[in-house]
Amino acid sequence: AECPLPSSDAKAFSAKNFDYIIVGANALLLTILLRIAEAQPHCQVGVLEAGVFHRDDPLVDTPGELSLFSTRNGGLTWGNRTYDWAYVTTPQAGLNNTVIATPRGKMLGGSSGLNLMAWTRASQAEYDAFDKFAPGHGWTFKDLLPFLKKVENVDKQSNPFPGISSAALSNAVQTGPLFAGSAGPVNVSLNTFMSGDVFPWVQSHNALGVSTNVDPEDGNTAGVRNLQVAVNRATGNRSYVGYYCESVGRSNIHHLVGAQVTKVNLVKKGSLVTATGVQFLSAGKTFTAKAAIEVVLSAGVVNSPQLLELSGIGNSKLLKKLGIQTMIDLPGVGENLQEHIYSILEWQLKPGIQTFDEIRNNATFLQQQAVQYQKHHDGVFASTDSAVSYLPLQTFLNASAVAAQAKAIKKGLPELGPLTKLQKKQYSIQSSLILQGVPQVEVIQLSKGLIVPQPNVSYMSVLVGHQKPLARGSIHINTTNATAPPVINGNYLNNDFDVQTILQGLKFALKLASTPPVSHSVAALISPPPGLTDAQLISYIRATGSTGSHIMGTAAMAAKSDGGVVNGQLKVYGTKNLRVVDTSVIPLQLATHSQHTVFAIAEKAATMIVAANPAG
Ligand SMILES: Cc1cc2nc3c(=O)[nH]c(=O)nc-3n(C[C@H](O)[C@H](O)[C@H](O)COP(=O)(O)OP(=O)(O)OC[C@H]3O[C@@H](n4cnc5c(N)ncnc54)[C@H](O)[C@@H]3O)c2cc1C
Repeated sequence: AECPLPSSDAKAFSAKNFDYIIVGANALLLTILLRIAEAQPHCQVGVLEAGVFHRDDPLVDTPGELSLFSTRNGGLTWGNRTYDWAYVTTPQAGLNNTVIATPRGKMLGGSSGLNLMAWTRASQAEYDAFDKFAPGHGWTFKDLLPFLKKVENVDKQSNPFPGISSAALSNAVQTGPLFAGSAGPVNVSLNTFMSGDVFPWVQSHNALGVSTNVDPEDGNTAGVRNLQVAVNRATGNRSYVGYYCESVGRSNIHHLVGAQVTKVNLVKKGSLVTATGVQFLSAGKTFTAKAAIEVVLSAGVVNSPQLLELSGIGNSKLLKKLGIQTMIDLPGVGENLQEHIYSILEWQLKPGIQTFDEIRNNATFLQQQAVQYQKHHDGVFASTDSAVSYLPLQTFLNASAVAAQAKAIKKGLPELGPLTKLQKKQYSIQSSLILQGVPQVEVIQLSKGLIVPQPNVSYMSVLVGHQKPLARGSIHINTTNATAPPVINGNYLNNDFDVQTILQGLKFALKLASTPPVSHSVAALISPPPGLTDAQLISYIRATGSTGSHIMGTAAMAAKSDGGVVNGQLKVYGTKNLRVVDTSVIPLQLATHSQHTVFAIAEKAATMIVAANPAG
């Protein structure tokens, strides 16, 4: 049955007495809503979302609409304010002073309704590193695994990429249930349409010593893999509002859409600050909503720090300048921004190799596929790109070069930002992750032309992304106007390590494309132009770089004395009952797409919230 539309009646919402209020209906936050409502049926839980539910909207639901955007002259949701907050950074010196688009989903389901649907985990060592920022609260891989599994329902078709022995495959089939969930609300699957350049690309990886990873969810992410996506194979749709649909029947859950929270209402009682509710805007009018037990911010990595500052929680110097009364002086708010930076490459393929470009080049194929999707919910329109590899530095550098790199990072960098203690700790961990062979670079193959595709030509594009940059940026308000965008400054590519890592990855991608068998499919390198020196390639990276929309860390879980914003229970320091549960709390960048991890964090947060308020 279809999920009903949520309410937009602000007056009725405002008149209720809530126990819990949740700000931002991102896909994962709804887990908390549901779990609290299940555990404490006598409690009233309200969630406010600035955007709306785009129900039955193919631009959100149909995977192909996004994965084909480049070939259909689109960018149909990204940058479109009906779906996207459409933020931008300040001019980034490391990227030739370009202003970088920073999309964030503005809808029920948050950025999970806008994203590329990749459904991946980080490696065991990276989750274990989480625990070092808030010891004793259960943030290791072992602790998180039940939550990672709980959120997903993995449709395990056997679609092994080349390079897997039958022994490895049968082992993975046996161990699969140890790592894959089968009852969660997010449907996870593998693509059913594979472009002609995918298998050769995987085999060229194998030829260069990068093996095929049969079960990349088991804590070891290195290698090339068939990418899991949050797509429901039965409907062929993006899977992102499962929690919402599960929760709508409950009488103690109340959703309000079209409501932008402008402030958390705080009162100082003794040494702690208590959140009593929120102020919000709906259709131009201001309302309040009261929460007796807790307020949970899940407004996302950009808006959660913004709301903290608007509410008087942040660096007192900044707040004072804007005339905001400081409720809690917490200089870490909005700092510690970490983001994946990608560089793009593109090759023209030889005639006869079928890619997503076929949709652009062949009207008959387009028509066939449209019918196929409508009737059977599969084919190109139910698909995204498949081949992704995660590569440690050891793929590009010899052991002594890797050791030298790790040592340099451990020593620290001149670019240390304001949270010196936190960064030193992070760099020390990053150094050890490098030595352990934890992937630093992601290579995504995109079977289509992205730059300037020509008619009747097929392309292979590749994104090379640095997963663990040393750069740290920030998000801060510069006005008390809650509807004005915050100032986002990533400091992207502000240091040599970040630039060199992308350079190494880019050169490896060039090598891959000239290695058989994929080299037999390639007609010509289009971008960057062939034959560039390292210095010229660096200029190319700076001129064409973009981000992965995986910003993390802007309200980090870390010790307060290090510049942390939330503790191991995700509670904001100095507050009695205000938590942040979204990508902002991740203390250190992960070499993965972020949504699966954040869903698991939300499931864990839900258990912590219920346990902390046993009477409800
Ligand atoms: C373009 C793009 C592509 C991505 N691709 C992938 C991918 O393929 N795989 C992957 O794993 N991850 C991907 N990500 C990242 C992933 O989607 C996010 O990590 C995940 O959605 C969680 O993000 P978040 O914590 O910032 O919250 P969001 O999901 O952004 O949710 C925040 C919610 O709060 C609402 N909100 C904000 N401010 C207010 C306010 N003041 N009042 C009320 N509501 C408010 C927003 O409208 C939104 O619904 C991508 C992200 C983007 C933007």
